[in-house]
Amino acid sequence: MSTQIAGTKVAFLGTGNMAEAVLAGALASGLAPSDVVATVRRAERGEALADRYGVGTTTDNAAAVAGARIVVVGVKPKDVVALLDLVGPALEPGAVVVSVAAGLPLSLYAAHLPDGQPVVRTMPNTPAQVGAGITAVVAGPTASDDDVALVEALLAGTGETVRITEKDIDAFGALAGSGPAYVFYVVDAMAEAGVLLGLTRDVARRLAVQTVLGSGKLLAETGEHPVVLREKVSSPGGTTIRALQKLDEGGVRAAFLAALEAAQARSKELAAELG
Ligand SMILES: NC(=O)C1=CN([C@@H]2O[C@H](COP(=O)(O)OP(=O)(O)OC[C@H]3O[C@@H](n4cnc5c(N)ncnc54)[C@H](OP(=O)(O)O)[C@@H]3O)[C@@H](O)[C@H]2O)C=CC1
Ligand SMILES: O=C(O)[C@@H]1CCC=N1
Repeated sequence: MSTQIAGTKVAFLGTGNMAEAVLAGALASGLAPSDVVATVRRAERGEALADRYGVGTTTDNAAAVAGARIVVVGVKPKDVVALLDLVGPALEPGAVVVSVAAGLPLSLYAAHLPDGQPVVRTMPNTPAQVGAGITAVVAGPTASDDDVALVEALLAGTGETVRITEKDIDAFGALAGSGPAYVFYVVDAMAEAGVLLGLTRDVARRLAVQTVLGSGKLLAETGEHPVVLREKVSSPGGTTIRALQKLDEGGVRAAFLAALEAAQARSKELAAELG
């Protein structure tokens, strides 16, 4: 039988955008709100999370990890080391520490946690909030198969998971971790173009959102290559090919290649700054 998350005690330390998205997905896959403690820095954020999900909240990170089988570290990379130093002595010996941070290697976690503490490094993305995310999972050297399976069970309601090796995680983050931002950027640009053509803002945004949603669904459900689907839209001598010509002239494809390289390079810088 596959590992279930129900009945597992989970602490989310630093429950911001990404940790909230993972929390929402985990609750959808059977994690009980009463088994969750989410830590925050500001009381009003804690109240909002308690209202929205019915989970326990606190500003006390060390208290939050007591009894937790899984501890998700959701703070920004620059805040991770101080948090690990703080909570390390309070962790249950077998508790799995889950990293979501861009850049930071497993070795940094090992250096700031008790010897042998299991760590699983992940790279989620925010569509996790609606069960349509994709998360990379890297098993740390002291994480058992059961630990990794439990983390995958935590993530089951957030969408897909993919086991990868640590050498690929910066590339994964550049494509899928940051990827929703590129899509939102494109949606915004398409909507703005619709306004330029005279559509109302509401209609333009609705058209852009549904077009991206429908195109993603078409890709996923047909399994067809994006080039094939693009060609099916682009009639010879028609309207679409004129538009695509402008995107090529604007260097959009080259800009995507450079953008992902920049995101990957920034992940490596974060590791160097904090390691
Ligand atoms: N956002 C994304 O799409 C993705 C993010 N990530 C990773 O997720 C991590 C978090 O990013 P993101 O969610 O965007 O950032 P956020 O700033 O939204 O989340 C961090 C949260 O941690 C809180 N916090 C900071 N210090 C403490 C503390 N000592 N105790 C309790 N809470 C604390 C912050 O509170 P306050 O708001 O008061 O400062 C904030 O709510 C990063 O490591 C990032 O690399 C990974 C993949 C995708
Ligand atoms: O921008 C960031 O650093 C984080 C990591 C991936 C997505 N957001």
